[in-house]
Amino acid sequence: MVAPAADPLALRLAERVARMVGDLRLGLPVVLTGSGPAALIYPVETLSPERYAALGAHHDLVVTARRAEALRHRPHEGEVALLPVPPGARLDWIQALADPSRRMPARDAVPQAPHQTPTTLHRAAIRLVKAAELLPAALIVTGPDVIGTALGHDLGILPADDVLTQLMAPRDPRPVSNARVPMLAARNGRLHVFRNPDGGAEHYVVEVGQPDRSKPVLVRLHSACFTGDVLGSLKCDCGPQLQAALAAMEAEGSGVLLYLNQEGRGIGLANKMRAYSLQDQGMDTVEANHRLGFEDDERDFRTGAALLRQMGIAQVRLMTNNPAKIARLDSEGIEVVERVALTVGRGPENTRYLDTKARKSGHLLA
Ligand SMILES: Nc1nc2c(ncn2[C@@H]2O[C@H](COP(=O)(O)OP(=O)(O)OP(=O)(O)O)[C@@H](O)[C@H]2O)c(=O)[nH]1
Ligand SMILES: [Zn+2]
Repeated sequence: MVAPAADPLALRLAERVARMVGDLRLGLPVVLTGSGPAALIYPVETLSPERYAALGAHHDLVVTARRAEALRHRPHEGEVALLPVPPGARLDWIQALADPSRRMPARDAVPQAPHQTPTTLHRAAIRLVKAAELLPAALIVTGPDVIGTALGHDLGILPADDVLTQLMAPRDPRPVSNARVPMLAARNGRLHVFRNPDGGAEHYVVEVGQPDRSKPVLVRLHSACFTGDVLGSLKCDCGPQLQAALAAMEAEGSGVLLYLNQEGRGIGLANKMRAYSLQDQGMDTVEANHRLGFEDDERDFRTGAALLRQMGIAQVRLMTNNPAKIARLDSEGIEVVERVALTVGRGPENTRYLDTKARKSGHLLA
C-alpha cells in the first residue's frame, strides 16, 4: 500500500497519521489493521447519529483503563479495556459510558463480560482519539469487508503498530518565523514560532534579551492554559507564573520561555472544561482527569527538550516546582544545573489545586 520512497507525492507514515487525527476530529472513521481482523475506528465523541445508525455488524467500545475503573468495570490489565456493545444499544448510552457529564440511563448497566483481550489495535485507537484531544473512547467495528469499505469511501487505513510507533515518537519542531515583541514584563522580547513538519500544535519560544549560550540559561517550560494565561482565571497559578517568569528574565537581562501548546496538561481545552465541571462536583484535579479516562499528566516534555536544542541551549536554570520536568529534560540531554522556584499566585480559589499537585504529583512547594 505504501508507495516507493522515490515518489515525492507518496504520503509518509507521519502524514497519514496526522490525517487520521484530523478525520477523527471530524467524526470520520479510520481503519486499523493488525494481527486480527481489520476494524473501523469511530470516535465516540464526534460520531453522528446518522453514521451510528448505519453501523451494522459487530462492535465493541474501547476505553482507557482509567475510564474502565471509573465505570467499575472488572479489573483488567494494561492501558485499555474493551466493553462489548449489546445489539441495539443507543448512541447516547455509548456516549454516557465515555463521558461522565452525561447521565447513564438507569435501566442500562455497564456491559461486563469481556469477550476479547485488548490488542495493539485497541491501544492505537485510544492513542489516536487522545491525539485528536477528544474523549478517550472509540467504537471498534469489525465486519465482512472493512478494507473494501475503507477503499470505497477514501478512509485512512494503516497498520495499528505503525500508528502506535508514530504517535509515541518524539516531535520534531522546526523554526518558522520570529520577530521582536516588546512586552509589559520584558521589553526586549522576541517570539519564535515553531511548527512540526508532521502537523500537530505549533509551539512558541519567547526569548528575552540575548541569552549567553555558553552559560546555563534561565528557562521556563510553560504549558498553555487559556483560562489562566488569557482570562486570568483564579483556579490555577499559570497566569502569575507566566508573568513572573518573564519578569525574572527581564530582571536578569535574559532568559527563554517555552510556551508549549499542551493545554490542560495535554488533554485539550474541551476536556479540561469537562474536568473543571467534575471539580465543581468535588473531585480534585487528578481525580477529575482519571474520571474522564486520562492519566494525571498527558504531556510529552520531549518537545520542550527539542525546542531548547533548536534554540542552541544545552544547560538551563529551570524555573519550576515540578520535578518531572527536571527529570524529563535531564533524560533528554538538557542539563538542569539549578532549579529556580516559581511560587506565585496562590490564593483562596487555587489552594486546593496547588495542595493536590504537591500531595499527588510531587510538586515542590517552594
Ligand atoms: N487537566 C487539567 N489541566 C489543568 C488543570 N489546571 C491547570 N491545568 C493545566 O496544567 C498545565 C499547567 O502546567 P505548568 O504551568 O507547566 O505547571 P506544572 O506542571 O504544575 O509545573 P510548574 O508550574 O513548572 O511547577 C497547563 O497546561 C494548564 O492548562 C486542571 O485542573 N486539569
Ligand atoms: Zn492554569
